[in-house]
Amino acid sequence: MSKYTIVVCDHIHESGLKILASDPEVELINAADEPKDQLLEKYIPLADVAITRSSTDVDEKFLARAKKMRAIVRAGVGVDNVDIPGCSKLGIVVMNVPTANTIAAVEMTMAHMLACARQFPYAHNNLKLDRVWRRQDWYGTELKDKKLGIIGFGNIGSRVGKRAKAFEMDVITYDPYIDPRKATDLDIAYTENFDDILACDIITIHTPKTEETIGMIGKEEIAKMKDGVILINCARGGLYDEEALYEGLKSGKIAMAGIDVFSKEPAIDNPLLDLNNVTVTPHLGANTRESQRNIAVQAAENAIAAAKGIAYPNALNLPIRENELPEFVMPFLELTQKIGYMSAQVAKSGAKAIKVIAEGPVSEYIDSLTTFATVGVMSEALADSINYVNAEYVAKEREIEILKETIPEAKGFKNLVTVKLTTQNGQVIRISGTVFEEGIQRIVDIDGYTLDLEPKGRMILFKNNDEPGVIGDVGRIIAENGLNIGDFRLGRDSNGQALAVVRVDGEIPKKLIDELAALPACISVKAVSL
Ligand SMILES: NC(=O)C1=CN([C@@H]2O[C@H](COP(=O)(O)OP(=O)(O)OC[C@H]3O[C@@H](n4cnc5c(N)ncnc54)[C@H](O)[C@@H]3O)[C@@H](O)[C@H]2O)C=CC1
Ligand SMILES: O=C(O)C(=O)COP(=O)(O)O
Repeated sequence: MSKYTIVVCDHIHESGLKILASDPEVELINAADEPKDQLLEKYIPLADVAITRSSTDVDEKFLARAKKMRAIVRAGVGVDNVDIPGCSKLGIVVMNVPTANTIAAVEMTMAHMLACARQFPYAHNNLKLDRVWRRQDWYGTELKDKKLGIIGFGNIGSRVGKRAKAFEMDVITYDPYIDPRKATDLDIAYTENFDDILACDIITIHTPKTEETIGMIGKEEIAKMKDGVILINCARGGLYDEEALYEGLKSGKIAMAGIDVFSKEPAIDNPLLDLNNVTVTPHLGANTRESQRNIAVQAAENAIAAAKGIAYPNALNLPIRENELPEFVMPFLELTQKIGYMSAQVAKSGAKAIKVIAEGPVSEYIDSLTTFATVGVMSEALADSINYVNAEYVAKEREIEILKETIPEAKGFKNLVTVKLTTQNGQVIRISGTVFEEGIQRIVDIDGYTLDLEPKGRMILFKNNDEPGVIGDVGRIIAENGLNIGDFRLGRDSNGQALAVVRVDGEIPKKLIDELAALPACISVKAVSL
């Protein structure tokens, strides 16, 4: 039995390693202690799935080696060092473990806040290293009644807010992407005016690192702050412009800064380390035993599920999040993929354009439907190398036009999905389907022929001039080729033509197709397998 190779790129807790090592279908390579060039050269090419932390950049160099990779599990929250579009192009699913280290990071933030307020490491060193007992040198400041500004009120920011309230601080947050009630329900003020944050006594940031948040606090913002402000960053290096931060600390404008993260890590040469008014830690926000144990277990379990293709929990670049979809949508997605696949088998020619038309409430999910249709169409030619992650990119690369139309009020069926495939040679195939209340999938129209067809199994699509005796001939030829007919559906149009869809029990030989094509009434004959 060939095994799935899971490469662990950074140190994770042994609880996760144990899970990986004990799965009989998994070959574990723990490369956490390998130099990064060795990791890339020797182990990444072998990996079906990689587990990473912030010390491994998933960049161009990494991806160039990821020849058989199908998923990356970031054992933590931040994915700013993962090239997600690059992964998507290669069909690699990117997953993170979003909440297992929340408390660790929250408590680290509080630790820095208190350490800054009381200059804790400096007083500590003065006594311990210098053996000096001068209490008059160490007047701190209290958190009580101070105004705390929180930038980013997600999992970590909101919990920092709760804890700050317990310290009787006056808390305000800036996060344009939340419902303000998330803050106000906790008796925390919400502002849309960033200057309100800059006016605080202490400021802490808890946003992801994105184009929008890099350098969110720079020279100008620091100039607007109170003299003697305290700044905390336990989120990502670079959210506070490090040069401006250095200048602010040096001049005394900023009294203290508590910094866990740096724009370049390891940060042993960072100029901030030369200052006497910073508390620094080497990116330890997530480093509690509890957090690392939980993360490692989740990362290992999710990596195994992804390697086996069972599930992709917390996937960041899949077009759907299954657990967020209403129940009725999933069968439509499956059906749309089948219709796409069927269209491509009927076409037997490269796609030029794929258009998805969704009618009824399901039209709200047009983007996901389109992805599934695209996967269906392209899997005819590309088999396993096409998936939900890279479908859009591969279509773009092949200059296939992807079109969408939504009709919120359906006329006939409650919901109807149609895939219209235009081929390079101008042929157009149009197939529609629906899902009935009981979850039953049906193809209801092929190129204008009304049918009631279960999208399953091996089928012969036989288009003919509607004349007597044809059905008998078709049945006879199929029987002569040793195949049983499981189902026979007929659609007729007003131009004297008919479409028969015959489901057969075994493989459809080419000889059978040739014999059917030779019947005088035959217009076209295609074999389809779903
Ligand atoms: N030091 C460490 O070891 C750790 C650091 N982190 C960092 O902390 C960050 C936050 O983590 P979580 O709270 O779990 O993430 P989250 O996704 O729950 O919260 C992030 C919040 O930032 C907000 N946000 C995004 N852009 C914003 C903007 N321009 N202005 C204001 N708010 C904005 C979002 O709306 C969201 O509410 C992570 O992205 C990661 O970089 C996380 C864990 C450990
Ligand atoms: O989860 C995060 O975003 C973190 O910053 C923690 O990073 P780490 O796993 O400790 O390298």
